[in-house]
Amino acid sequence: MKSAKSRTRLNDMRTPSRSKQNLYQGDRDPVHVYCRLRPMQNDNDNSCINILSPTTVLMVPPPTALAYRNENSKTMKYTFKEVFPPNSNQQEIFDKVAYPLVDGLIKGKNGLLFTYGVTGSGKTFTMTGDTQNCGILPRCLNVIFKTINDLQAHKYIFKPDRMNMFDVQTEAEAMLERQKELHKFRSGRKNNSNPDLVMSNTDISKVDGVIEDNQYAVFVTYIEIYNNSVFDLLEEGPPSKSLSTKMIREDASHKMYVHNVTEVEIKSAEEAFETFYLGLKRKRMAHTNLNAESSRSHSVFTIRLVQAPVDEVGEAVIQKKEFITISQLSLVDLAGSERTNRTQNTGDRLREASNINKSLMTLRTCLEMLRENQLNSAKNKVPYRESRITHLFKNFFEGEGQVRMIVCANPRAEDYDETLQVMRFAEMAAEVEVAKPQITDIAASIGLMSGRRKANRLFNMARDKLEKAEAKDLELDLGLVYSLGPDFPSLELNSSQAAHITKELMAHLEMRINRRETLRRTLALKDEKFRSALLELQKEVLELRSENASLNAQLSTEKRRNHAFEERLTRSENEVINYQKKLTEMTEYSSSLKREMQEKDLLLNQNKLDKAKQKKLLERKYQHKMAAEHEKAKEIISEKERLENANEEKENRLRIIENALKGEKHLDTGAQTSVRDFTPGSTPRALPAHLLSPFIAQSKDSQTSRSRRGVAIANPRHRRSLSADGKGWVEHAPNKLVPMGTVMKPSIGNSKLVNKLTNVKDIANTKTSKYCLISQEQDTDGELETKLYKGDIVPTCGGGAQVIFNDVEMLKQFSPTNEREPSSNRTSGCARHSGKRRDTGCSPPPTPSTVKKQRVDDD
Ligand SMILES: Nc1ncnc2c1ncn2[C@@H]1O[C@H](COP(=O)(O)OP(=O)(O)OP(=O)(O)O)[C@@H](O)[C@H]1O
Repeated sequence: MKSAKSRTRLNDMRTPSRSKQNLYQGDRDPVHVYCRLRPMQNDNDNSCINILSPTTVLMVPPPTALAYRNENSKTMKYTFKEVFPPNSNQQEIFDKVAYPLVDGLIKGKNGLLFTYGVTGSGKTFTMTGDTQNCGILPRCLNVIFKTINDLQAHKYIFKPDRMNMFDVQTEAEAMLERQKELHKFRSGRKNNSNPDLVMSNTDISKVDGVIEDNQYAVFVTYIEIYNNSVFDLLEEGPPSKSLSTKMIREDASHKMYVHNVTEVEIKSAEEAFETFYLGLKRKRMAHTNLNAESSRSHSVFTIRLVQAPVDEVGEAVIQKKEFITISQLSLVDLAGSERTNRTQNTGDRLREASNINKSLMTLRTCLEMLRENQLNSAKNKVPYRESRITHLFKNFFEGEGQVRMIVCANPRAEDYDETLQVMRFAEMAAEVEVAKPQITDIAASIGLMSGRRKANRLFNMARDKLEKAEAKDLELDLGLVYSLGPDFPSLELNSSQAAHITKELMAHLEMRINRRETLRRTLALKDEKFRSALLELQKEVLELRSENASLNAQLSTEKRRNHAFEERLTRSENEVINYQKKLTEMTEYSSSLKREMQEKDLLLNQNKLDKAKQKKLLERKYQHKMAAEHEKAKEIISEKERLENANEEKENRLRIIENALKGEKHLDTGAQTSVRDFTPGSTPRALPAHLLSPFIAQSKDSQTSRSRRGVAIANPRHRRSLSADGKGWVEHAPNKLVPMGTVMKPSIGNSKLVNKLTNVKDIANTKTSKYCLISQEQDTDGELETKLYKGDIVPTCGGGAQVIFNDVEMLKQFSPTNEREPSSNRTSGCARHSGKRRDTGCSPPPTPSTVKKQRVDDD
């Protein structure tokens, strides 16, 4: 019923007619409402919003709109803190709307920023932005971290107490927690950052007036309100895990908070984006599970800045919970408002839409009631609890911080009816006032002087410098930090305590004067010391300068020498390069020559092989030919011998006949030889000498003709009959003879074989008259050579004997298959051998082992 009533009131709302004079009094601040128009998607779309001034827009109802019929096509004017035209950029929006909130946050004030509008009007774009145009949220984070960068407390110095407050931990406790976290990170945490949102450092401005004597820490929470339930988007666990609902509770100081929400301490803007994207992932995953859309929920990203003063030394945070200041900036992307009948939603979608509309309606009602209460000083109960979103931000509306709202509007005609509702709501919201937050300077309230941190830093720097080796000789007085003492006591004089305060003040001033005197004296002393030290130092500087000059001169000579060396080195290197080139060329040339040689060797070997083959072929052919020739020659010789014999026989017969005929004439000769006594081939020794004479003549002729034919004539002395002529022989063979096994082996019948001639009687006796020395040795070709040295034994007058050598027989054996060339000697031996074969009439075939006998006359 209440909602329906408020809706009626809202619909009746018009352009503010009330004077704003009674609003915005000193300690109150209105809700600042801005309007951002998004660009039209299509050029053909009709716009229903005209910008009249930087703060005013005119809504012109299109004929298709419901309002056109109901309100007689009235144009409506709406005024805002500022209107941002469609071409305004993200930086502009941030500077005008969000920057003051960030500034307030740093200074300890709370802030709340809503984006409100019809679906698709640019709320998320304004709040988050995209990769090219980052929105308010990333810009806020960048500015916060740029401002407090050097003033951040170590992680876990401030720790959420789960009841919307913070505890201060000691450095040791914080370190322990950091180590635990390090271990947790090592066991695997995924990176969810979107680096595209990290702005370049130069684009980020800094907030002025930050309290340098405080230490700061940033904590973020990210929640979603969907179907009037609160979900923690930073809840521990895998993204696929379904989110649990959270309760909204009131803390000890009556501030609303989400109980048990995950609050993450962030140390950099990048870390904050990482956390934000982790939440965004969770949100998408949760919506997929619920089959919902992100625009159907309100999302709240809250940045809490915790600050506390450092102690009087400027070293660590004061360990007192009550000295902590917590400020909070909540960035709320509201769900898109829309009329359910236009979208014709049913089922879950209808439930979502009604929940959205209900929560937005509650927001409207709350603001309306607040406005009424403020205007009429009434005490109507504001229904914050009717919706989670109003419940959560109750404190803001009751004076806990600055509230800003950006109304996003799509100027296209189709959205007119919804946009009109948004504009009316915005107009009403702008009339609500919230109390200005009061900031107390805690440090001042506890009597701490400003500049502690800086003094501490400078003191530490000075100490570090003094601890260096070169400052060892200086006199150190690190125990004393000069100061004129505590701040002045209260100067307010009131009647009752005036005397006491004056007394106190005098004592204080006297103490200060004394202290100043002491300080002056110390200063003068130190000044004196410092001057003398300075003089010393100047002297040293002069000495060092002259030393430096001489060193510089040395350096330049060294440089010149180096230069010369470098040049030589370069030349040598060039030479080396040239030699290397030559060497390479030579190596290449030699390897090409080697290749050529190898090729030639191959050719040569090939030729040799070919020649050897040809030679073998020729030899075989030659042997065949020779064998054939031999056969032929043998046949010719035997034919010739046969013919000669036949001829001789005929001649003999003819001679016999002739002699017979002659004998008949000379009967006195008496001696008759029968023709039958003669047998062909036999020597006609039985014939009478006169009959034999022609034969002898013939024989002589025949011998002549044979010698003419080159047949060797045996020396009668050398004949075998002579060599074994039955006279007494001494056969002297010093070594054991190698059996020759040939027919030519000399055989001496009546001989005495001796191995050693030791006894003279072996030779000097009446039975022996011949001496033969047999020796066997290898010739240079390795063939067996047997020599027989023969001689006559002649008795001497003293009773001894002498041997007169008169014949040498040499027997040589060689193999015709022996590859070595036979010596010329052997060749001649062969010729004689063949002649001998003819001479003896014995023509043995060539055998592998042929025996030759050669006679050498010693005379
Ligand atoms: N000022 C703008 N300039 C350029 N593009 C914009 C602007 N405003 C919105 N857009 C674009 O319009 C589309 C819808 O915007 P967005 O998602 O921010 O709407 P929304 O109001 O958040 O919608 P919902 O309520 O459904 O979440 C986005 O693609 C966004 O990039």
